[in-house]
Amino acid sequence: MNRQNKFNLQNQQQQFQQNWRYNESDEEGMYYEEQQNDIEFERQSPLAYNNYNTFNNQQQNLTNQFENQNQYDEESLIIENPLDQTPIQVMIRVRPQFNIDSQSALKIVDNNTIYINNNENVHSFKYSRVFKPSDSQETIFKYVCEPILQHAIQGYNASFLVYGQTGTGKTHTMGLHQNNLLEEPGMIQHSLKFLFDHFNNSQLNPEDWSISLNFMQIYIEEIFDLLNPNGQKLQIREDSESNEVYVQDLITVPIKNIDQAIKLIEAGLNQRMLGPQNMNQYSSRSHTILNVYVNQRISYSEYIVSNIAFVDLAGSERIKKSNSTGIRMEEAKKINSSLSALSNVISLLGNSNQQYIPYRDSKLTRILQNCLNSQSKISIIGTVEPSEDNSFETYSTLLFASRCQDIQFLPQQNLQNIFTMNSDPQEEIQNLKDQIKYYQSKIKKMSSSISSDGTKFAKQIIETLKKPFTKLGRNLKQAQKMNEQLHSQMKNKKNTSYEPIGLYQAKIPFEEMMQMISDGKEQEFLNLFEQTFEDIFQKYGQISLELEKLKEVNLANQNQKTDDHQQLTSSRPNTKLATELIEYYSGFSQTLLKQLLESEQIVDTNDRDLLEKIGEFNQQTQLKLKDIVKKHNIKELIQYVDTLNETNYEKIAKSESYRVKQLVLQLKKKIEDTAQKNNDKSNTNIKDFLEKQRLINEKKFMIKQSGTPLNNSQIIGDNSSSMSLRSNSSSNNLTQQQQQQQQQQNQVNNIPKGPSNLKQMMNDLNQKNKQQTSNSVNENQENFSSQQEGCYNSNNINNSQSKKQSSTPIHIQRVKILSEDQIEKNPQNNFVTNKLTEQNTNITKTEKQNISEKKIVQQANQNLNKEMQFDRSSSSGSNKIDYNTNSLSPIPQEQQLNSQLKSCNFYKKNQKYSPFTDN
Ligand SMILES: Nc1ncnc2c1ncn2[C@@H]1O[C@H](COP(=O)(O)OP(=O)(O)OP(=O)(O)O)[C@@H](O)[C@H]1O
Repeated sequence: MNRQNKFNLQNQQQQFQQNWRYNESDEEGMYYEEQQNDIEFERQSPLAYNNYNTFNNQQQNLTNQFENQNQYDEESLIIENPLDQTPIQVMIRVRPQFNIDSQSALKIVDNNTIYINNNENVHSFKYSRVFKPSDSQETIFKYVCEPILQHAIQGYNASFLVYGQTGTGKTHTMGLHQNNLLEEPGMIQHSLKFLFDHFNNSQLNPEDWSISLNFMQIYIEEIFDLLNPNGQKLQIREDSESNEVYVQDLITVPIKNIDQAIKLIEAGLNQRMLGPQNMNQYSSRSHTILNVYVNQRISYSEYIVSNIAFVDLAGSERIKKSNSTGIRMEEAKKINSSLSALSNVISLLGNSNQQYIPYRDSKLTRILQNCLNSQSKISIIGTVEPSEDNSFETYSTLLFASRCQDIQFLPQQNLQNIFTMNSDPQEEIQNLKDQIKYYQSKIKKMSSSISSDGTKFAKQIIETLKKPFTKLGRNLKQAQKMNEQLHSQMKNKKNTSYEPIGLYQAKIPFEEMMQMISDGKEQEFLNLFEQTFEDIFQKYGQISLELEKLKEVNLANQNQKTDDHQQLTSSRPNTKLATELIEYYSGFSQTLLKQLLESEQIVDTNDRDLLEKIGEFNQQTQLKLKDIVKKHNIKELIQYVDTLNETNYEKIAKSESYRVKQLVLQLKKKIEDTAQKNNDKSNTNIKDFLEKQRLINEKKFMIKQSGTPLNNSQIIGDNSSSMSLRSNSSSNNLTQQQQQQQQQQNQVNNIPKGPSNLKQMMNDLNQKNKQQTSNSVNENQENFSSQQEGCYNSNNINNSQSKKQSSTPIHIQRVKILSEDQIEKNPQNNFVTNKLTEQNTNITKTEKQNISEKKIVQQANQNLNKEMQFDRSSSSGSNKIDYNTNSLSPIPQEQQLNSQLKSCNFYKKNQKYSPFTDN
């Protein structure tokens, strides 16, 4: 194909892309509206099409060659150009062709370029990467996920999206094939493993990092929690202060290891909506989103949280192609319009003039808003299959991907501060004490890790140094041979009248030196070597002088022809001998010197990163080491490393922790000062404090009664209060009479003492108004009693936190993570707990579903019977949940759902929390 044709081809493709757009109003969903002119233009270029066949043959050979040449060992794969340089990576993955009767419409030209013959023209597309059918799941992970996860660990949000026609390998790429989660690990499994490996091997204390996940699907624009089998449709909310988007009541579960994650995902997949699509037997007709949250505490008051979203999008095929009618048609329309919204959002992200990004156009884009913005790393894989039967769909996937990749922005780190200053001295003291505890544990950990790292480092240096020593040993052997020859030569010439200061007698203790090397006594070797070396140099200097003298004498002889000419001439052989000796020793010493320099160079280059590592601990050490290395003073280096090995690391650890200790001292001082101040003003302060508490409690109680949702400042009260509360309107319908009584009760108590006091009041009220208040009061009571038992619902989490820690953590992120303790201490029969502790993973899907649903039903019934004490006669006997009902269909009794939710041991996204203060 000549250059002009290629050029035409590219031009056509560009024009086609520019004119391509999706017509949302069309009944068939997504299709491509080509402008008449462009169709004409493409048709008028038959040359390009004709040339394709010739080109095809030529390229076939090249491609085969390319495929053969590009066999590589994945283990030793070096990624020269990792895909983490730009915020959005758009890639194509071509799955193997299953239909052998069909021609291939695709040609992978190189790692970035793919051609498609869409039955009309041949189009060329370029992407960050084109993955071949032979590329493994590991390769995908290594190229796509690993670099982005490295960023996510540093606090960036990230999203991985797979887009494509049904059956092209989206689910396979993600690793979400039901019952095959372990056999066919994809991006999700590899990524989770990577994250756990990273943190388990990191310097962070286990309590300073956590990984949690939630799992949901969007089906016909409705959101379902895949980790909660009650089939409730969830709503998207936005935090008025932080503008953060979250799914209300979506369950986020902390996971300890990859096994737990797999169990949860497997359980979630069993809940997923699958449709018997023509294109694929288990076609996913919904978008599936797995959010992984990584929390890391980086100082006492700061942490970073990254949200990594794995999105398996629903199939993008045309409705006509999938022969959909009725509900399937409805599904397909919604899928297509949400995919269109996704494409719009992504393509607008890079437009710096674009103020408004239409996230609200679909639930998908709205949910992904946190990870699909200019602050995040985005990775999109378009999956395609080669056969020409699907060339239209493949072409549309390639266009979609192409449209997504033209954006540029820089992601930002999610650094958040969880604490604000407390105005109350008591709380301030508690806060400072907690800080001290935190830093003390850091010091302890730091000391031990630094000294062990120091030892490791010293060992590594010694190992590195051993290499040139071994070479030195070999050289010494050669030198020894030469020396022996020299000695015998010298012996033969002993009868000469002139002996240049008995140089040949210089003894080099080769045997001894080599022994030292093989015994690993580098230090002793160096001492001995230096001595010998000095000796040789000394002698070398003397010989040089002798030689000069002899030369002078010879010259004089030649010139003067004096009487003693004879005598001097007899010394000529000695001149020769001396020259030989000088050459030999200078050569020998130069060889040794070279070796020595080489060994230092090795230290300088190979261990630069080790030096850097040390530098992290202590800059002084680093400078000193670099200085020594620069001076090529191997002896000093070894000595220094030796001292580092033994005592210096302790010192470094101490000096590093000194800074922290100073901080602790300052904090202690601050505590004393604050305590002093507090003493001085104790009367007024305590009164103020209690009064504040009373007002806050009263306010909260009023809010509970009115059922009005609270904004953040209302929830937090003022910062002096550790109480935070979100009202639940369904559980707060006290009568006016009760409100009055409550207020009276408050006035009597005057100084409420927090939750237990409130609980008491509620009990009193409950007793007095038993007749009138039945369900609602009981529900309030249940809130308080469940709080005592350690159950966590939207109201009691914050109360229980406040009991444990009196400082006021204020957190803007809405992902709520439960500590392991909280899960273990409260083995409620809920879905997630069951899944996490499930022993037998081999039981079938239906058995699993039945078991988990049965348990939930039993628990819900128990809750209803024992805790809520429902008045069965008034609730017309419909409180029992029939576990035979479809788990995705809504359960009629809202109270039953509430009861189930309340018995769950995990946090939900609609709550305020601090991930590190719950124990
Ligand atoms: N790269 C690949 N290598 C081998 N087999 C693959 C590859 N990609 C997909 N497959 C196989 O092709 C079939 C269809 O793939 P998959 O279910 O992942 O498609 P999908 O795009 O997720 O479809 P849907 O939209 O219907 O969920 C599966 O049997 C899968 O194992």
